[in-house]
Amino acid sequence: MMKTVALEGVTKRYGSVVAVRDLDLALHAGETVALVGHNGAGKTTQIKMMLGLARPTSGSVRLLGFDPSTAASSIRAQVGYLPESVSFHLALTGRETLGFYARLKGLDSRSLDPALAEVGLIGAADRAIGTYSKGMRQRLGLAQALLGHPRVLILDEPTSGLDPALRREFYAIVSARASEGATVLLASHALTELEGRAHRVVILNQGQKIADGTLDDLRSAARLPVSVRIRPVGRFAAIGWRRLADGSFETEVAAGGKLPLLAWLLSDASAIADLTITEPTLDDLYAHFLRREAA
Ligand SMILES: Nc1ncnc2c1ncn2[C@@H]1O[C@H](COP(=O)(O)OP(=O)(O)OP(=O)(O)O)[C@@H](O)[C@H]1O
Repeated sequence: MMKTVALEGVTKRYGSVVAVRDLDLALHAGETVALVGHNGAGKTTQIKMMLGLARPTSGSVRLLGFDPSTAASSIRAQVGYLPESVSFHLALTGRETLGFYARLKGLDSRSLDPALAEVGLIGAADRAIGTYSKGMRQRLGLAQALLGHPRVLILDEPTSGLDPALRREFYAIVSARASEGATVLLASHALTELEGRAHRVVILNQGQKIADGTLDDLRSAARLPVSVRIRPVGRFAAIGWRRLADGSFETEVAAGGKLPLLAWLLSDASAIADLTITEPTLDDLYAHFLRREAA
């Protein structure tokens, strides 16, 4: 996979505050990476360095092989960026606003309709943004980031304030771009919705990377227990199982004990009406890595 963004040994200080500390991170074409961390963990600082809006105090940042703070505008135009809070001029229409961004990127007005159509705003393109709902404004923000088919898409808290249907649409658009080969970086606090949507998860804490891998990688590194729930056909009595209000039973088993437990349960499958296995969620993993760091 081709590397599109690379940070090597990057530290960024603001006076005595170390916002990012000795960070190595590589992003590749076609990959969707979730960047997660508490408020103040260093996500925005990292994004600013990728965009060339801030320079590292030490270390190197490369965007498509160039230093983003000095690269030609044609290189910087290869990045689409949706900031955490987008504000537009309310008296301008969606099309006028997008036209402004297109000119900044050196694109002509033929790029507007495809971007408006991609986010479902063609019908409202000639209305003033002051009449748009929050979801429509967010979609316009996304259209602005998608303009010109950038090779890298950086989206900061992109779905905050969107309803579940709009979130699904949003991720469908972004995932189509990743399938076409774009690198997608999603900075977010909304961990649950990133499951199954990001190929890789990077967890930041106090400016440092404390985990980086697929959800499966993080699960095997964390070795958190798996929860197993069964609904027995008749009577069920076994040590270490909790009886729940609905008559089902639940237990936690260490990651390595899951298959032996299932083999034991299924040795008499007729005694079980239903079985559910719940793997640790991204929320659980995030909490685990932060606890481990604090310890
Ligand atoms: N321009 C600046 N001057 C001084 N300190 C700064 C500046 N920008 C960021 N910081 C500090 O650097 C640290 C990292 O901030 P950053 O905004 O990168 O975190 P974040 O993970 O994006 O947080 P959030 O989720 O709240 O947006 C914080 O302690 C912040 O106060």
